[in-house]
Amino acid sequence: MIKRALISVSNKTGIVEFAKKLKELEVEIISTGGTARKLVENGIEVTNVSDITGFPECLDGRVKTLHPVIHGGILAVRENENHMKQLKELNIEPIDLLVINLYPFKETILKENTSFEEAIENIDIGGPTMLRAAAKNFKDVIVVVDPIDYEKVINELIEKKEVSYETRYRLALKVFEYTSHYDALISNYLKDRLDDEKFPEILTITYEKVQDLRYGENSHQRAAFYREIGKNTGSLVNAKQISGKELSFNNINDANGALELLKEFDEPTVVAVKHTNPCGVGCGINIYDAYMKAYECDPKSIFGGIIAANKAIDKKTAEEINKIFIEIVIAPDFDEEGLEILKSKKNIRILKLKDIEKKQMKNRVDIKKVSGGILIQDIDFRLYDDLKVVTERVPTEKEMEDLIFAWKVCKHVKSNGIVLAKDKQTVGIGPGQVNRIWALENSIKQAFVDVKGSVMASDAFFPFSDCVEAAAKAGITAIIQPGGSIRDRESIEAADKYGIAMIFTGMRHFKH
Ligand SMILES: NC(=O)c1ncn([C@@H]2O[C@H](COP(=O)(O)O)[C@@H](O)[C@H]2O)c1NC=O
Repeated sequence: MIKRALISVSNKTGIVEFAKKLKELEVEIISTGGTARKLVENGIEVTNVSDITGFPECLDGRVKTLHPVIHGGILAVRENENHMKQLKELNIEPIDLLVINLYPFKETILKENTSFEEAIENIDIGGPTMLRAAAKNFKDVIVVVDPIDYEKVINELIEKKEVSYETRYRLALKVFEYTSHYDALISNYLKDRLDDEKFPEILTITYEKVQDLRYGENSHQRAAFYREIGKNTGSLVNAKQISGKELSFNNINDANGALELLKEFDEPTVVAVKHTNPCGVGCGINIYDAYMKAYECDPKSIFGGIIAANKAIDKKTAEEINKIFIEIVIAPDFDEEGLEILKSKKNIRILKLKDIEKKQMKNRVDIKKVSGGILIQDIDFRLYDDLKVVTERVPTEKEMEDLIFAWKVCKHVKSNGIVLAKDKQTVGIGPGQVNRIWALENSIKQAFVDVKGSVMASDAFFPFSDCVEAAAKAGITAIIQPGGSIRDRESIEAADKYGIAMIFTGMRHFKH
């Protein structure tokens, strides 16, 4: 049975009840300033840590438990006769249970207007030092870092008079997860204040679990969803689910794709996504108009897809959406009747995301997992370098509007990607082909809306003039593409031959 416990907690949830139970088991409790006061106020007898160290807590709490009497009591290996002999000689009593949680660094940096000094002061030093010591010596010391574990520990102590090896092991593991998470938050906070530290020699990233998922991309793959630490403005992790089944792995991935594209637009816009590719996008005078444009682009593929809207969904739009099977609808709001209509279908997942239009924070990066490592890059924030007309004919104002619209959509289509658009509606989308001409042919062949008179965006330059030739044949009147091929001249000449207006953006948008 354990004899002595040291309790020093910032989050005091459940600590009084836990300490009371320890007292019933005749455990002596040592504690630090604020924790000791809380326990004493609740009638629990404690020994102040300064009475053990013979040293006052000092430097505004920067030094409280950092003392050999404490660390010796935690780190001594009980089976090691020499260690135990030294404890006796040095008049150090073993500590058998350590209950610590740390200064609230995360909560501090997430608060509005936290000063740098305040953040630094909330870096816990004594806590992690003790936690790590106890976790290293987990065979002899039980270490509890998470209030969730109080119940399990006390139950084992009551039932078995001991805490099992397995529980000690898991508690120790949790400590190292917590302390490394804590340190990663600190290093990321410091790194974010510098502009040149985005790709450091050692990359420490840390996430917190949002939820376990039923399965991954396929039903035989296990999966979970983790969130970044931060405000995550405009991100799916902040969306409130109003109705429908739990989100799946693919739902989250696809919805994320829909949101990223939606953020390119300010006017009423609806994006329909299937398997992370847009299958219909529309900008309209209102959200109904925008939805109809997105829907009519491809009434086939939208089935079972995801719809993201940047303005509230009204009754009329909800009625249209309900005519087909949709997995998810995400919007900043829903009017009362619109919501009731959507909710009448049990399976549809309805998500409300207040700050849906807000783009990600400047410092964030894009990460891709590859076997044996990760690739990390800036997020593709920008749209184009400059717009340069390269043909004899200059695009009309309307063509220009549609070219920019198509370009924005194309940025979010898997490469090789082609987008055809007319009247701020996608007319045909050709995603993810292994060559550019197939992407164009697919976008033309599968179009439900008349391609004639539409404009075309290509995510990367044309290696040959074949795409311009095919575009002319289909009645496409203007093209937007990055330019930069050694055969640009051929494409420009072909465009001039057919009276097509073409602009170069100087920036490509591969998406793999
Ligand atoms: N400096 C130390 O020696 C020290 N020892 C323990 N702490 C922390 O002090 C906090 C508890 O303080 P209090 O009991 O005064 O409310 C805990 O989060 C604990 O992790 C310390 N504080 C920070 O470093």
